[in-house]
Amino acid sequence: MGTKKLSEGVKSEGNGSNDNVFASCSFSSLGLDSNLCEQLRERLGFEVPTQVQAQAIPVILSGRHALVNAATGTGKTAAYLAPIVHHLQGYENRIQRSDGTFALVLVPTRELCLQVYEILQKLLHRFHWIVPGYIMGGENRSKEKARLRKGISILIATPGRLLDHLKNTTSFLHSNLRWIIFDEADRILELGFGKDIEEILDLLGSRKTLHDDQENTVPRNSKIQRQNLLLSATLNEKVNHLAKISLDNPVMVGLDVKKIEQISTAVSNDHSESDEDNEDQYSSKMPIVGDYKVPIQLIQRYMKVPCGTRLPVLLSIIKHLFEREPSQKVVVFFSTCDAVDFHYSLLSEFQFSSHSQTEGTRQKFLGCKTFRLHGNMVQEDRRTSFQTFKTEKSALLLTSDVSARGLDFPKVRCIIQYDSPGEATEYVHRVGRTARLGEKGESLLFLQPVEIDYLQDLETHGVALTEYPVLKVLDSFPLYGQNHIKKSVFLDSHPWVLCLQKALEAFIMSKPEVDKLAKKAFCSWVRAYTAHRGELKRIFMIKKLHLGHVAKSFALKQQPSLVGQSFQKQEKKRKRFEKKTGFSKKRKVASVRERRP
Ligand SMILES: Nc1ncnc2c1ncn2[C@@H]1O[C@H](COP(=O)(O)OP(=O)(O)OP(=O)(O)O)[C@@H](O)[C@H]1O
Repeated sequence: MGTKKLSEGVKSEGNGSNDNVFASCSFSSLGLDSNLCEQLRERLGFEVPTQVQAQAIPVILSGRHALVNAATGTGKTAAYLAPIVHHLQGYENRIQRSDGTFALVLVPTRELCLQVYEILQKLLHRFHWIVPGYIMGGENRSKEKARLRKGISILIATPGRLLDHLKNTTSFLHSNLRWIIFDEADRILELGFGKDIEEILDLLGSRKTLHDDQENTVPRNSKIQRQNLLLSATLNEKVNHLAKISLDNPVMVGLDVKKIEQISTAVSNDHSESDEDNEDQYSSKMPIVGDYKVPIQLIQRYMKVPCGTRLPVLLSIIKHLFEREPSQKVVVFFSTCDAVDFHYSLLSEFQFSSHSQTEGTRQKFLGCKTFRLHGNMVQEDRRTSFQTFKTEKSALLLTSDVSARGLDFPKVRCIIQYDSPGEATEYVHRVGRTARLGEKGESLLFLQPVEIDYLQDLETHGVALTEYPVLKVLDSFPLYGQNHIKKSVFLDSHPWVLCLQKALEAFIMSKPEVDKLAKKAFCSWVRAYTAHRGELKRIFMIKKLHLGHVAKSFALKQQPSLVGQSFQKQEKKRKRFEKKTGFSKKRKVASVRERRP
């Protein structure tokens, strides 16, 4: 596979200030139609292109296949949508609905599907004959079938639902398909959709055989030249095989020379033609070292928190953030959907008085609006949370990794990773929900003392964190009416932490439904913790943890053995379910954290 680096005429990647996020050129100078440039300005408020747009748009306009790598929040979505709209609106014979689908955008989650669709709708405002549409899990299949029958010119889809329609919706016309875009390509593969993607490429006639030496990937039975694009802030070795089977002589945009060489070598050494166990084809045979691009203005910090004090520390930090700046948005990431549900219900109801138990009125510990978002919620609630949090000016979102990729929530100031993310890629995407497009932002990573080696793992990807002064924040809370409480150098003997933990445990005991959620969350948390893969297994070892302290972090007083029994039951049930449904190896790992991405 040949590669070419595009560097002419464009400045290097930004240093975080707005000056370096944006390029010193106009959209029209990149070759985009003037009406489209007006749409970008009027409907989206885009006056000038970002750096990645300035690099990628000319490449995509030229018809070349491309791999596009740029930091989170730098405008990759418009970088691929604008050239497609440019071409489609310019066809001499106006395209019609009956021509079917011309462009297909594959995304890993439903929320991202909706987000890309909304941007596309705005871009197409003046081009009413180009019809945007989406299909995704959780939606009504028959309605989708009807829309596909009528014709969708640019279709955004999640892989599972797309495959379903490709196999079962005969009226879905895609013989005119020209573009296939994999947005967050690495995540689609991580979620275990590798086989689905290959089947999709086969059904669309867009899969190259590994002997193919054609100049361009031309679909069988068609004269239309295909153009495929892979995009992510963390393009790594996982996309090698996908790049090999879907891209032809691609241009690498935004990848540094070292990575280009590594990816090219890895791809040309990839002789895995067999379909027998193609899950392995997406795993890291040749780890690609090199830095992930994190917005440079992002302040990244970690705090070392003993397991048994995690919950009061989390609540105190959130309280501190909203007291410091009442009008802001904060996102907290958890490893499982059950953990999101438990913390959501706890935070929504928990009342506290820092004065002695008899005096003082109890009030809600956190006054901010709180939302939750995860893959096991019913679709309608999912959609409402996503849309409402987007428009709120001040709010807290408790979420799983379903929000880690691509979601563009305006004005998020702080990302808290309460449960560590696992692979460095996920760290990068989670923190990427703040500090977007040159804006300021900070991130806080909770680590237990036994997990501290995770910092080294992040460092190998060029991600360096400094320590957060957590004790100083805890010392600032008034206790028993005194402004200055007796300080402690240890979190687990800090008076504020002890007092809050006691109140949390009493609260849980008084609320059977929250207690039930806490036990459930404990079980899934342990399961997720044991599901860490590869090198990370060495850092996140359940054996190193005291399960009594883990229980404490869910405000549970019960001995873990009591909770452990229901865990065993759930484990058996899960194994039976996986045996019956034939869940794949990779999906199994994803399913511990999320069932329906
Ligand atoms: N040229 C531009 N001018 C002003 N704002 C822009 C421009 N391009 C994109 N944006 C805005 O920047 C934000 C980030 O864009 P986008 O979501 O496409 O980033 P991304 O690179 O895809 O991020 P991620 O890697 O997290 O998916 C969005 O709010 C978008 O509206």
